[in-house]
Amino acid sequence: MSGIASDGSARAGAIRFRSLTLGYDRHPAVHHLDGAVAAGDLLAVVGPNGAGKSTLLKGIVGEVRPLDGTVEAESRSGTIAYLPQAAEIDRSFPLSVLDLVAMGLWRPLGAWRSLARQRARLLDALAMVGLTGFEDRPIGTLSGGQFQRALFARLIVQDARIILLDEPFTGIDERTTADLIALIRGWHREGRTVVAALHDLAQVRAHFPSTLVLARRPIAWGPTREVLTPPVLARALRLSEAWDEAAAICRHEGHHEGHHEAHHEAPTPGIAAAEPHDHGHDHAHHDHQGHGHAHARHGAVS
Ligand SMILES: Nc1ncnc2c1ncn2[C@@H]1O[C@H](COP(=O)(O)OP(=O)(O)OP(=O)(O)O)[C@@H](O)[C@H]1O
Repeated sequence: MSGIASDGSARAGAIRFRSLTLGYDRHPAVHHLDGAVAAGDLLAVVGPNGAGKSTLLKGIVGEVRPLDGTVEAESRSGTIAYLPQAAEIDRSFPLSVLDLVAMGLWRPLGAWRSLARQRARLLDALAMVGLTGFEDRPIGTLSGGQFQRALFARLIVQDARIILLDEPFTGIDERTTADLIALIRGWHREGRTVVAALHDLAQVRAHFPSTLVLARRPIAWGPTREVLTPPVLARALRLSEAWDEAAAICRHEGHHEGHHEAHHEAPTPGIAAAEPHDHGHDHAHHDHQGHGHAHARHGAVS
Protein backbone atom coordinates (compact mmCIF):
# COMPACT_ATOMS: atom_id res chain seq x y z
CA MET A 1 0.00 0.00 0.00
CA SER A 2 1.48 3.32 -0.98
CA GLY A 3 -0.51 5.47 1.35
CA ILE A 4 -1.54 7.72 -1.51
CA ALA A 5 -5.19 7.68 -2.57
CA SER A 6 -6.14 7.53 -6.26
CA ASP A 7 -6.87 11.25 -6.20
CA GLY A 8 -3.31 11.84 -5.08
CA SER A 9 -4.20 12.92 -1.54
CA ALA A 10 -2.33 11.53 1.42
CA ARG A 11 -3.93 8.48 3.04
CA ALA A 12 -3.70 7.86 6.72
CA GLY A 13 -0.05 7.83 7.66
CA ALA A 14 1.31 9.08 4.35
CA ILE A 15 2.88 12.47 3.73
CA ARG A 16 2.72 14.06 0.28
CA PHE A 17 4.82 17.00 -0.95
CA ARG A 18 3.95 18.92 -4.05
CA SER A 19 6.57 21.37 -5.19
CA LEU A 20 6.95 22.33 -1.56
CA THR A 21 9.02 25.38 -0.76
CA LEU A 22 9.45 26.34 2.89
CA GLY A 23 11.33 29.26 4.27
CA TYR A 24 11.54 32.27 6.49
CA ASP A 25 10.83 35.85 5.51
CA ARG A 26 10.42 34.71 1.91
CA HIS A 27 13.90 33.15 1.87
CA PRO A 28 13.58 29.48 1.01
CA ALA A 29 15.12 26.87 3.30
CA VAL A 30 13.62 23.86 1.51
CA HIS A 31 13.13 24.22 -2.17
CA HIS A 32 10.73 22.44 -4.53
CA LEU A 33 10.26 19.11 -2.85
CA ASP A 34 8.06 16.63 -4.68
CA GLY A 35 7.19 13.13 -3.61
CA ALA A 36 5.58 11.12 -0.86
CA VAL A 37 6.53 9.32 2.30
CA ALA A 38 4.56 6.08 2.19
CA ALA A 39 2.49 5.15 5.21
CA GLY A 40 4.57 3.00 7.52
CA ASP A 41 7.92 4.15 6.17
CA LEU A 42 10.92 4.66 8.46
CA LEU A 43 12.68 7.55 6.78
CA ALA A 44 15.89 9.32 7.72
CA VAL A 45 16.39 12.89 6.55
CA VAL A 46 20.08 13.71 6.29
CA GLY A 47 22.08 16.63 4.97
CA PRO A 48 24.67 19.20 6.01
CA ASN A 49 24.02 21.86 8.65
CA GLY A 50 21.41 24.27 7.44
CA ALA A 51 20.20 21.85 4.76
CA GLY A 52 16.59 22.36 5.78
CA LYS A 53 15.95 19.18 7.76
CA SER A 54 14.32 20.87 10.76
CA THR A 55 12.41 23.20 8.49
CA LEU A 56 10.99 20.25 6.60
CA LEU A 57 9.76 18.60 9.81
CA LYS A 58 8.23 21.89 10.90
CA GLY A 59 6.56 22.18 7.53
CA ILE A 60 4.99 18.75 7.93
CA VAL A 61 3.67 19.52 11.39
CA GLY A 62 2.42 22.94 10.26
CA GLU A 63 4.79 25.13 12.28
CA VAL A 64 6.25 26.62 9.12
CA ARG A 65 3.83 27.49 6.32
CA PRO A 66 4.71 26.79 2.68
CA LEU A 67 5.97 29.72 0.62
CA ASP A 68 4.91 27.71 -2.37
CA GLY A 69 3.47 24.25 -3.06
CA THR A 70 1.81 22.02 -0.49
CA VAL A 71 2.46 19.42 2.14
CA GLU A 72 -0.32 17.06 2.99
CA ALA A 73 -0.22 14.76 5.97
CA GLU A 74 -3.00 12.79 7.56
CA SER A 75 -4.16 15.54 9.84
CA ARG A 76 -2.58 18.39 11.60
CA SER A 77 -4.69 17.98 14.71
CA GLY A 78 -3.11 15.55 17.04
CA THR A 79 -2.27 12.69 14.75
CA ILE A 80 1.27 13.89 14.16
CA ALA A 81 3.69 13.53 17.04
CA TYR A 82 6.68 15.82 16.83
CA LEU A 83 9.88 15.90 18.83
CA PRO A 84 11.71 19.21 18.26
CA GLN A 85 15.45 19.60 18.61
CA ALA A 86 16.53 19.56 22.23
CA ALA A 87 17.66 23.19 22.03
CA GLU A 88 14.11 24.27 21.32
CA ILE A 89 12.63 22.70 24.43
CA ASP A 90 12.40 24.70 27.61
CA ARG A 91 13.34 22.53 30.55
CA SER A 92 13.12 25.25 33.13
CA PHE A 93 9.34 25.03 33.27
CA PRO A 94 8.32 23.60 36.66
CA LEU A 95 6.79 20.37 35.50
CA SER A 96 7.01 16.85 36.85
CA VAL A 97 7.95 13.97 34.57
CA LEU A 98 4.39 12.65 34.83
CA ASP A 99 2.97 16.06 33.83
CA LEU A 100 5.31 16.24 30.87
CA VAL A 101 4.27 12.82 29.62
CA ALA A 102 0.59 13.63 30.27
CA MET A 103 0.89 16.46 27.75
CA GLY A 104 0.88 13.71 25.13
CA LEU A 105 -2.64 12.64 26.06
CA TRP A 106 -4.31 14.59 23.32
CA ARG A 107 -7.54 12.64 23.47
CA PRO A 108 -8.78 13.27 26.98
CA LEU A 109 -12.31 12.29 26.04
CA GLY A 110 -11.27 9.26 24.05
CA ALA A 111 -10.09 5.87 25.04
CA TRP A 112 -8.22 7.13 28.07
CA ARG A 113 -11.18 8.90 29.61
CA SER A 114 -10.96 7.55 33.11
CA LEU A 115 -8.28 9.10 35.27
CA ALA A 116 -7.15 5.71 36.49
CA ARG A 117 -6.68 4.48 32.95
CA GLN A 118 -4.90 7.67 31.98
CA ARG A 119 -2.48 7.26 34.85
CA ALA A 120 -1.92 3.61 34.02
CA ARG A 121 -1.12 4.57 30.46
CA LEU A 122 1.34 7.21 31.57
CA LEU A 123 3.06 4.77 33.91
CA ASP A 124 3.22 2.17 31.13
CA ALA A 125 4.88 4.69 28.86
CA LEU A 126 7.39 5.61 31.55
CA ALA A 127 8.14 1.92 32.07
CA MET A 128 8.74 1.50 28.34
CA VAL A 129 11.41 4.19 28.40
CA GLY A 130 12.99 2.93 31.63
CA LEU A 131 11.78 5.81 33.84
CA THR A 132 9.66 3.96 36.35
CA GLY A 133 9.91 5.78 39.68
CA PHE A 134 10.67 9.14 38.06
CA GLU A 135 7.02 10.29 37.95
CA ASP A 136 7.34 13.13 40.45
CA ARG A 137 10.82 14.32 39.52
CA PRO A 138 10.91 17.91 38.24
CA ILE A 139 12.02 17.75 34.61
CA GLY A 140 14.76 20.30 35.31
CA THR A 141 16.57 17.72 37.48
CA LEU A 142 16.79 15.01 34.80
CA SER A 143 19.95 14.20 32.88
CA GLY A 144 19.91 14.82 29.15
CA GLY A 145 19.33 11.14 28.44
CA GLN A 146 16.56 10.85 31.05
CA PHE A 147 14.83 13.92 29.67
CA GLN A 148 14.95 12.49 26.16
CA ARG A 149 13.44 9.27 27.51
CA ALA A 150 10.63 11.29 29.09
CA LEU A 151 9.99 13.02 25.78
CA PHE A 152 9.78 9.62 24.08
CA ALA A 153 7.26 8.55 26.72
CA ARG A 154 5.20 11.57 25.71
CA LEU A 155 5.42 10.46 22.07
CA ILE A 156 4.26 6.99 23.11
CA VAL A 157 1.11 8.28 24.79
CA GLN A 158 0.36 10.47 21.78
CA ASP A 159 -0.26 7.23 19.90
CA ALA A 160 0.20 9.05 16.59
CA ARG A 161 0.16 7.59 13.13
CA ILE A 162 2.97 9.88 12.03
CA ILE A 163 5.98 10.56 14.25
CA LEU A 164 8.59 13.23 13.43
CA LEU A 165 11.90 13.31 15.29
CA ASP A 166 14.41 16.13 14.99
CA GLU A 167 17.89 14.87 15.85
CA PRO A 168 16.61 12.66 18.65
CA PHE A 169 20.05 11.29 19.58
CA THR A 170 22.23 14.37 19.47
CA GLY A 171 24.11 14.58 22.77
CA ILE A 172 22.42 11.44 24.06
CA ASP A 173 24.43 8.59 25.59
CA GLU A 174 24.83 5.26 23.79
CA ARG A 175 22.66 3.20 26.09
CA THR A 176 19.74 5.63 25.84
CA THR A 177 20.19 5.90 22.09
CA ALA A 178 20.02 2.11 21.75
CA ASP A 179 16.84 1.98 23.87
CA LEU A 180 15.20 4.78 21.89
CA ILE A 181 16.13 3.19 18.57
CA ALA A 182 14.45 0.01 19.78
CA LEU A 183 11.30 2.03 20.46
CA ILE A 184 11.45 3.56 16.99
CA ARG A 185 11.83 0.14 15.42
CA GLY A 186 8.78 -0.96 17.42
CA TRP A 187 6.80 1.97 15.99
CA HIS A 188 7.90 0.89 12.53
CA ARG A 189 6.71 -2.66 13.15
CA GLU A 190 3.37 -1.25 14.27
CA GLY A 191 3.01 0.44 10.87
CA ARG A 192 3.50 4.01 12.05
CA THR A 193 5.26 6.45 9.74
CA VAL A 194 8.49 7.73 11.27
CA VAL A 195 10.58 10.55 9.81
CA ALA A 196 13.78 11.48 11.63
CA ALA A 197 16.38 14.16 10.93
CA LEU A 198 19.73 12.58 11.73
CA HIS A 199 23.45 13.26 11.47
CA ASP A 200 24.92 9.85 12.31
CA LEU A 201 25.06 8.02 8.98
CA ALA A 202 26.09 4.72 10.58
CA GLN A 203 22.87 4.88 12.60
CA VAL A 204 20.90 5.62 9.47
CA ARG A 205 22.46 2.71 7.58
CA ALA A 206 21.83 0.33 10.45
CA HIS A 207 18.23 1.21 11.24
CA PHE A 208 16.52 3.31 8.56
CA PRO A 209 15.37 1.56 5.39
CA SER A 210 14.74 4.83 3.51
CA THR A 211 16.68 8.07 3.34
CA LEU A 212 16.11 11.53 1.93
CA VAL A 213 19.29 13.49 1.35
CA LEU A 214 18.54 17.17 1.54
CA ALA A 215 20.62 20.22 0.64
CA ARG A 216 17.87 22.82 0.59
CA ARG A 217 16.39 20.79 -2.20
CA PRO A 218 16.19 17.00 -2.44
CA ILE A 219 19.42 15.43 -3.69
CA ALA A 220 18.40 11.79 -3.45
CA TRP A 221 15.54 9.83 -1.97
CA GLY A 222 15.10 6.08 -1.83
CA PRO A 223 16.40 2.91 -0.17
CA THR A 224 19.19 3.90 2.21
CA ARG A 225 21.83 1.59 0.71
CA GLU A 226 21.23 3.14 -2.72
CA VAL A 227 21.17 6.79 -1.77
CA LEU A 228 23.75 7.06 1.02
CA THR A 229 26.74 6.96 -1.28
CA PRO A 230 29.87 9.11 -1.12
CA PRO A 231 29.05 10.95 -4.40
CA VAL A 232 25.58 11.87 -3.16
CA LEU A 233 26.89 13.09 0.18
CA ALA A 234 29.66 15.07 -1.47
CA ARG A 235 27.13 16.66 -3.76
CA ALA A 236 24.84 17.55 -0.88
CA LEU A 237 27.71 19.25 0.90
CA ARG A 238 28.77 21.11 -2.24
CA LEU A 239 25.26 22.35 -2.97
CA SER A 240 24.65 23.35 0.61
CA GLU A 241 27.87 25.36 0.75
CA ALA A 242 27.06 27.03 -2.54
CA TRP A 243 23.61 28.07 -1.38
CA ASP A 244 22.90 31.73 -1.48
CA GLU A 245 21.39 32.51 1.93
CA ALA A 246 19.87 35.69 0.59
CA ALA A 247 18.13 34.00 -2.33
CA ALA A 248 14.50 34.94 -2.68
CA ILE A 249 11.72 32.50 -3.40
CA CYS A 250 11.92 30.98 -6.87
CA ARG A 251 8.38 30.99 -8.20
CA HIS A 252 6.96 28.97 -11.04
CA GLU A 253 5.77 32.01 -12.81
CA GLY A 254 7.36 35.41 -12.96
CA HIS A 255 10.98 36.29 -13.38
CA HIS A 256 13.93 34.25 -12.29
CA GLU A 257 14.61 34.94 -8.70
CA GLY A 258 16.76 32.91 -6.39
CA HIS A 259 19.27 31.68 -8.91
CA HIS A 260 22.06 29.81 -7.31
CA GLU A 261 24.40 27.01 -7.97
CA ALA A 262 21.95 24.36 -6.86
CA HIS A 263 19.80 24.93 -9.88
CA HIS A 264 22.59 24.27 -12.31
CA GLU A 265 23.80 20.97 -10.94
CA ALA A 266 23.74 17.96 -13.21
CA PRO A 267 22.01 14.81 -11.97
CA THR A 268 24.09 12.21 -10.19
CA PRO A 269 23.70 9.10 -12.31
CA GLY A 270 22.43 5.86 -10.89
CA ILE A 271 20.66 7.18 -7.82
CA ALA A 272 17.13 8.10 -7.03
CA ALA A 273 18.00 11.68 -7.65
CA ALA A 274 15.45 14.38 -7.29
CA GLU A 275 16.46 16.77 -9.95
CA PRO A 276 16.36 20.50 -10.04
CA HIS A 277 13.16 21.73 -11.45
CA ASP A 278 14.58 24.42 -13.60
CA HIS A 279 17.53 23.45 -15.68
CA GLY A 280 18.13 26.47 -17.79
CA HIS A 281 15.62 28.38 -15.65
CA ASP A 282 12.98 27.95 -18.24
CA HIS A 283 10.02 28.57 -15.98
CA ALA A 284 7.67 28.64 -18.93
CA HIS A 285 7.90 24.84 -18.98
CA HIS A 286 6.58 24.43 -15.47
CA ASP A 287 3.15 24.51 -14.06
CA HIS A 288 1.41 23.82 -10.79
CA GLN A 289 0.80 20.17 -11.54
CA GLY A 290 4.50 19.70 -11.17
CA HIS A 291 5.07 18.93 -14.84
CA GLY A 292 8.65 19.49 -15.64
CA HIS A 293 9.69 18.49 -12.12
CA ALA A 294 11.63 15.31 -11.87
CA HIS A 295 10.32 13.26 -8.97
CA ALA A 296 12.37 11.32 -6.52
CA ARG A 297 11.90 7.63 -7.20
CA HIS A 298 10.50 7.19 -3.75
CA GLY A 299 8.23 10.09 -4.37
CA ALA A 300 6.75 8.35 -7.34
CA VAL A 301 5.12 5.64 -5.23
CA SER A 302 1.61 5.04 -6.38
N1 LIG B 1 13.37 30.81 12.49
C1 LIG B 1 14.17 31.03 11.44
N2 LIG B 1 14.26 32.25 10.87
C2 LIG B 1 15.06 32.48 9.81
N3 LIG B 1 15.83 31.53 9.23
C3 LIG B 1 15.79 30.29 9.77
C4 LIG B 1 14.96 29.97 10.88
N4 LIG B 1 15.12 28.65 11.17
C5 LIG B 1 16.01 28.18 10.27
N5 LIG B 1 16.41 29.14 9.43
C6 LIG B 1 17.35 29.01 8.32
O1 LIG B 1 16.85 28.02 7.43
C7 LIG B 1 17.92 27.21 6.93
C8 LIG B 1 17.62 25.75 7.22
O2 LIG B 1 17.69 25.55 8.63
P1 LIG B 1 17.28 24.18 9.31
O3 LIG B 1 17.33 24.38 10.79
O4 LIG B 1 16.02 23.68 8.72
O5 LIG B 1 18.48 23.22 8.83
P2 LIG B 1 18.93 21.81 9.39
O6 LIG B 1 19.21 20.96 8.19
O7 LIG B 1 17.97 21.28 10.37
O8 LIG B 1 20.32 22.19 10.09
P3 LIG B 1 21.09 21.53 11.35
O9 LIG B 1 21.58 20.20 10.89
O10 LIG B 1 22.20 22.50 11.57
O11 LIG B 1 20.12 21.46 12.49
C9 LIG B 1 19.20 27.74 7.57
O12 LIG B 1 19.81 28.62 6.67
C10 LIG B 1 18.70 28.50 8.80
O13 LIG B 1 19.57 29.55 9.11
